[in-house]
Order: sequence, then structure tokens, then C-alpha cells
Amino acid sequence: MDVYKINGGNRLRGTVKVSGAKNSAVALIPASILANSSVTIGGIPEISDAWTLKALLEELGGEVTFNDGQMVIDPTQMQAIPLPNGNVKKLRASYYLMGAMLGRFKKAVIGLPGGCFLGPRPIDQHIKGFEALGAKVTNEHGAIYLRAEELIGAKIYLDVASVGATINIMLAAVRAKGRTIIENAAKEPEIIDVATLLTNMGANIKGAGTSVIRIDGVDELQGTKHTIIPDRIEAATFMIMAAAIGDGVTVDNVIPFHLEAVTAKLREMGVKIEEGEESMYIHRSDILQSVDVKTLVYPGFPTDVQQPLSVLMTQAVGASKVTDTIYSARFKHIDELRRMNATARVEGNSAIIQGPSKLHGSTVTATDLRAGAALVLAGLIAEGQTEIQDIHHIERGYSSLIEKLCAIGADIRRESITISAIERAK
Ligand SMILES: CC(=O)N[C@H]1[C@@H](OP(=O)(O)OP(=O)(O)OC[C@H]2O[C@@H](n3ccc(=O)[nH]c3=O)[C@H](O)[C@@H]2O)O[C@H](CO)[C@@H](O)[C@@H]1O
Ligand SMILES: C=C(OP(=O)(O)O)C(=O)O
Repeated sequence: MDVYKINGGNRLRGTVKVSGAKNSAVALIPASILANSSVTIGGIPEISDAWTLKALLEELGGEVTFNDGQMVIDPTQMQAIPLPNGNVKKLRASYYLMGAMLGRFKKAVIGLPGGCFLGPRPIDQHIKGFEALGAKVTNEHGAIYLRAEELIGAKIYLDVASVGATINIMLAAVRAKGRTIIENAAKEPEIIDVATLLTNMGANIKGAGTSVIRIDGVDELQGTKHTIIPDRIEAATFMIMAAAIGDGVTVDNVIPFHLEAVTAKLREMGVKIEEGEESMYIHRSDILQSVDVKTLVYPGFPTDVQQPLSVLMTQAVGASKVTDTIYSARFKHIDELRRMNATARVEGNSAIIQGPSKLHGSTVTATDLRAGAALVLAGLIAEGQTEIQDIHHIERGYSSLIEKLCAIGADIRRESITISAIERAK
């Protein structure tokens, strides 16, 4: 089993460069299925989700290369091969194969997705959208079967502003006949990134990034080149690490506008942040103040950042409260933080964290991607050695994390260990 080992206490200093956005990459890669020639995407992060999607496109008959952050996808020989099991279960974003395959082949069989378990993560709004476009959708033995004679544009009101449903409906609707209007669409920057790629492929999309998106379907989409936006969640993670244990860290390759909610909350805690055009320079104040935060859809505070932020709260003076309005059960990291001497408890969809606490190095488990990032931060702060298990969750979403952290002064390494069944059961 591979683990991260961290010797805590080293101060972070220097520049860390943010990679391309995971949540864009995992939608842009399936979007290439819709093209009639090669699609080249630059800035793809070195994460396991990207490699898994590459393997899935190859299972469909695509030719895919992935070198130095550039993925070239030739979708011309792809077929509507059923994917009820296997790789689709390794990540959440395999659900985008549904929209893209429906758009191109008018049929698909895709197993229900995996990804982080954060409480219930239904896909009813995706299915409602596909049905409104004219698809027959059934769930058979854990796989979603989609089939349409033809796709016809429709007006679709999303009951929740879902990132996945907005993108998935867009992927199918670009090849529907006539106009589709998505109302109460999600507004995350990754949606604009996907709309930009599709537009460069020849799609007709207006309003991406607002709550009403209009799509006029086209008969054909061609190959193109695209460079992905920076990962605002990775950027926020480094900003929080810099605030917790930095002596001046520049987080480079960011779009500061995408980070406004995070920047504002960190400033409220007393963190000093200087915004550049494409970078953030972070130096903490001597005393961190406790704050309350509520996660919301974009442009609100991102749910994907609340777990790392809760570790910073263990270092703030007084009681902080994190309420997650998107995922009510996204608090598994709190139990692990308690092992490290944090004073924290979960009440409903909130965590209450009392600081400041002296964190102690311990053996902990990454229960999901951002819980893992939170534990890396806790390990960097803690006295002594921390061992993080189940790091495959972290590696779904953070590109070259060890290398990036070592370059700014952290003492963290990846190690293979053998672990007995008895120890594993503890
Ligand atoms: C691959 C990807 O981009 N993942 C991101 C995406 O996940 P994902 O696209 O799965 O998240 P959604 O925006 O769809 O989910 C938001 C909320 O809507 C609910 N919901 C969603 C769809 C649906 O059909 N029915 C329904 O009830 C969910 O349970 C959740 O409470 O957005 C989340 C919210 O910003 C982020 O945490 C994830 O990192
Ligand atoms: C929840 C996340 O990812 P996914 O939707 O891929 O599980 C995340 O990126 O924090």
C-alpha cells in the first residue's frame, strides 16, 4: 500500500504553480467524443481521473495520447460500446460519457459513476434533461441505458443548479435539433471552459456562466485545440497551506476572479493576500481569527475547499463553524483531525472547530479527495510524523502534489508500506 509520510513543522516559502482544472479536464476529455476529427487539450493535470478517462475513451475505440499535460484525442473510430462496469466506477465524471455519447451516437450504456462519497449524489437532473431532449432512459442493474431516435431541443429547468447536469445536458444538446434552454443552470467557471471548447468545435452556445444557457443544435462538430483553465480548488488549497504554515508563498497560474469567495474568507481570518494578474502572494498574520463559512454554488464559497479550510480553523483563535449546504455529509475528515488532537465536532451539516490546537502527527486515512488534502495540510502543521493512507483519493485530483510541496520546503514523501490485515482492520 502506498502512503504519504509527512514530517510536520517546515515553513513553506517560494512559488507553487497551479495545474489545469480537474473539473474542467474531466468534462473536456469526454466532450471530444462529439468531434469529427482530433481534439487537442493543453494543460491537462497529471491526475488519475485524467488517465482513467483516457482508458475509457480507448475502450470506445478512440486513439488517445497524453504527454506533458497535452492530450490528443482522435474520436473518429469510436463506437457506442456499452460501459456498464469497470473504469466508469473509478470517478464521478464518467457521467459525462452519457451526454457526449448520446449527442454523437444517440445511445449509450454507462455504469453509475463513482467519485467521492460525500452523502447522496443523485443524477436525477441529468436524466430529466436527457429525457426532455427525447431520450428513453432506464436504470438496469446499476447501469444507465440511454437511447433516442433523435434529440430535439427543449426547455429544461434544473431543480438544483448542478454542475454535472448543466454540462451533461449541454453535451447532448449541442447535437439536438433546434434550441435547448437550460434554466437555473450552474455558473461554475468550468462550465464556461467546456462551452468554450464546444463553441470552438462549432457549437452554438450562449449564456454559459449565467443561470440561463441557450444552445442551438448543429449537425456536426469538428476537432479543435483548447487550453484548460487553472484549477481554482488546487489554488485555494495552496493558499490555505500558505496561510497556515507559509513564510511568503506565491501561488502562480490562477484566475483571481475565480477565487474571490476564498480570498475574502481568508482575509477575514487575518491572512494577508496580494493579488497579481495571474498569481496570489500569501503571508499570514501572527494571529488567525475564527470565522463562520457556508458553502454555496459558485460564486459562493466552494464545497471543495471547506475541508482544507477547516484545518486552518484549528489554528484560529476561537470557535469557527463550517456549514456545507451542498453535501451534508462532507465531514469524514473531522474524525481524522480529532486523531491529530483537533477539537472539532459535527452537528448536522456543520462542523464546529475550536482553535487554536497543537496538532500531533498520527496515522490517518484519506476518506475522499479533499479530506485527503485537508490531512496533508494537517500533517504539514503537526508536530512529528503523519502517515496518510488511501492516497488514491488525493491522486484523483492533485497533480504532482509531493513534488510541488517539496519545492516550497515541505518534508513529504510517498512510500510503499506493507500492512497486516489486523492493522488494516483497526
Ligand atoms: C467532476 C466534478 O465537476 N465534480 C464537482 C461537481 O460535482 P457534481 O456535478 O456531482 O455536483 P452537482 O453540482 O451536480 O451537485 C450539487 C448538488 O446537487 C445535488 N444534485 C446534483 C445532481 C442531480 O441530478 N441531483 C441532485 O440532487 C447534489 O446531490 C448536490 O447536493 O460539482 C460539485 C459541487 O460544486 C463539486 O463538489 C465537485 O467537485
Ligand atoms: C468532489 C470532488 O470530486 P468528484 O466530483 O470527482 O468526486 C472534488 O473535486 O472535490
